[in-house]
Amino acid sequence: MSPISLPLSQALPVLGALLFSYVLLRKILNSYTNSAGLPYPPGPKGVPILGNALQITDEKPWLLYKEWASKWGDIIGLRVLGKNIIVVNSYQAGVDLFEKRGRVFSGRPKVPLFSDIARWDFSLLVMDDGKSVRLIRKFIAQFANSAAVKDLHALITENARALALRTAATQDDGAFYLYSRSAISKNILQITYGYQSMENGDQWIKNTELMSQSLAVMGTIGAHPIDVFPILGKLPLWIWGKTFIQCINNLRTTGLAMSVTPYNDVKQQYLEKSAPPCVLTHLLDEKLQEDGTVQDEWEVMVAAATAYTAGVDTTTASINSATIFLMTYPEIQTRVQEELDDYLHGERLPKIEDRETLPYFSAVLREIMRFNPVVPLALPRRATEDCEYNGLLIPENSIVSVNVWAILRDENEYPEPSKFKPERFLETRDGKPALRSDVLDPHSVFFGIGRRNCSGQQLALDSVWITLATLLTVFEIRAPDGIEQNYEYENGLFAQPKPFKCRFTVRSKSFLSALETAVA
Ligand code: HEM
Repeated sequence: MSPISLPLSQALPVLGALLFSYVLLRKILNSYTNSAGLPYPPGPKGVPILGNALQITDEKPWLLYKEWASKWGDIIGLRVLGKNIIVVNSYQAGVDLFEKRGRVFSGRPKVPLFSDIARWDFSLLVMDDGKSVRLIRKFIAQFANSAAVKDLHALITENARALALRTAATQDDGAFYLYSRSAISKNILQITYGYQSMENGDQWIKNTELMSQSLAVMGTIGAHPIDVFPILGKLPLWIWGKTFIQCINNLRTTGLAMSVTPYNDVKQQYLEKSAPPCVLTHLLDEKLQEDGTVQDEWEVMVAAATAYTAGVDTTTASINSATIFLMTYPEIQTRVQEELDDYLHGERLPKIEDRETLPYFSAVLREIMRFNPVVPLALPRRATEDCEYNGLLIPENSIVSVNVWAILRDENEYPEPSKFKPERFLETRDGKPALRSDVLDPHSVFFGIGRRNCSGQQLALDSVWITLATLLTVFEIRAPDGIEQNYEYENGLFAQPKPFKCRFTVRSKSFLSALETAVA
C-alpha cells in the first residue's frame, strides 16, 4: 500500500463525483486549516482540490519522495483530494513517530477497494488499530516470535533442502522462480494449516500466484481513485474496465480460498480428531469451548490467513531478489561460498545455528536488503489523533508512510548508497571479519518500524537465510550462458522480481549426496 496517486486518465470520474459532493468539498477546505496553528509539513505545492494528485507517480513513488525530501526535509506533507499524506524519509523520524508514539501511529487507513470491493477485510494488513488487531498479533506471535520460530527450524531447513534437491534435478533455467514460491508456500502452509502442498499444480500455490498477479495489475493498494474517493466504489465496476473486473474477481475468489475455506476445513478435521498439529489446531485447543463454539473465531481465522497471504509473496521476493544479486556479483557469491566451505569443510549442509559464524554472508544479506527493500514504502499508517512533531502538525487521520527505500539509501548512514558494497557492514575484530554494530542494520527498517511492524520477520529472516545458505553451499548460481538479463521488478506493493532465468550448477558431488541423504 502506498500513498495516493491519481493518473490523469482516472481523474475524470473523480471530478464528476466532486461536483455533486458538497459535503466532501467542505471537508477538503477544512483540511487546509488547523486549530493548533502549527504548520503542516512542507511539500510541493499542488493545485486546488486535486492537491498533489497529478504530481505523484504510480511508478516507484519512493524515488520521487526521496527527491522531494532533499528539498523539503525528512517529513514531507502532501494533499490529495482533501486527504493529508505524510511521508517520513529518515530513520530518526520513523523511530520518533512509529516507535516512541506508537499508539498514535498504529492505525491503518481505510482502503475500500481492497477490503470491501475485493473482500479482503480478513487481512490484518488493512485493519485499523483496536482489540482485534492486538489479539491477532498475539496469535501470530505465538508461533512467529524469535523464541517460537526455533521450533520451526527443522521444518524450514528440510524444505530448503527439498528445494535445493528439486533445483538440482531440473535443466530448466526458468524453473527456480516457480520452485522458490512453492517451497515458501509449503513452509507457511505446513506451519499454519498442517497442509502438505504438492510440488506440481497445487491449488494453494496457484491461488497465491493469481493473488500476486492481480495485486500487481491493480497497482499499489491505496493508490486507486476508489480508495482516494470511496464514493466511486458505488458506481458500476465495469467503468474501470475488463482487466480491473477480472482482478477483483480473482481477489474475491482467492481471498475466500485462502481464509474461510481452509479455516473451516481444518476446524472440521480438528473436530474429527484427524487434523495434523499446526498453528490453527493449537489455537483451537485454546479457544474451543464446551458448547462447540470457538472464542475469538474471526481473529483465529485472520491470524492464519494473514500469516499465509502476508508471508509468501514477501519471502519469495526476498529469495528471488537475493538470487539475482548473487548472479549479478559472482565474485561476491564466490566469497560467500569460500566462507561457507571454510566453516563446513565440505562435510555437511548448513544449519540455521551456523548463522552467527558467517559474518561475510550476513553482510551480503544486509546489503541485499538495503539495496532492494521488498516493501519500499512499508504499509501506511493512520494517525489516530493530532500529533505535533518538531513544530509541525500531523493532523488526525493523516495517512503516514515510511519511505524504507529512502532510509536505506541515506548517504550519511551508508556512504555511496547506490554502490552494492557488503563490506560497509564489516570490520576486523581480533584479526577476523565481524559485523559492525555502528551501521544501521537494514533489518530495523525493512520490516517496518514500531507497533504495526511485520509480525513474521524472524520466520522470514530464518527462512531466507537457510534457503540461500543451502543453495550457495550446493550450487554455483549464474546467469544462463553468462549473459546478464535485464532483471525487471513488478510495480506495486512489493518490489518483487518478474520471472527470470538462472542456472544452478552443482559445485561438488559430495554436496549433492549430502542433500540426497538429508532429504531421503
Ligand atoms: C522477507 C519477507 C517479509 C517482508 C519483507 C515483510 C515486510 C512487511 C512489512 C514492511 C510490513 C508492514 C509493516 C508496517 O506497517 O510497518 C509487514 C506486515 C506484516 N507482515 Fe510481513 N514481511 C515478510 C514476511 C512475513 C511473514 C513470513 C509473515 C508471517 C507470519 C508476515 C506477516 C506479517 C503480518 C501479519 C503483518 C501485518 C502487521 C500488522 O498490520 O499489524 N510477514 N510485513
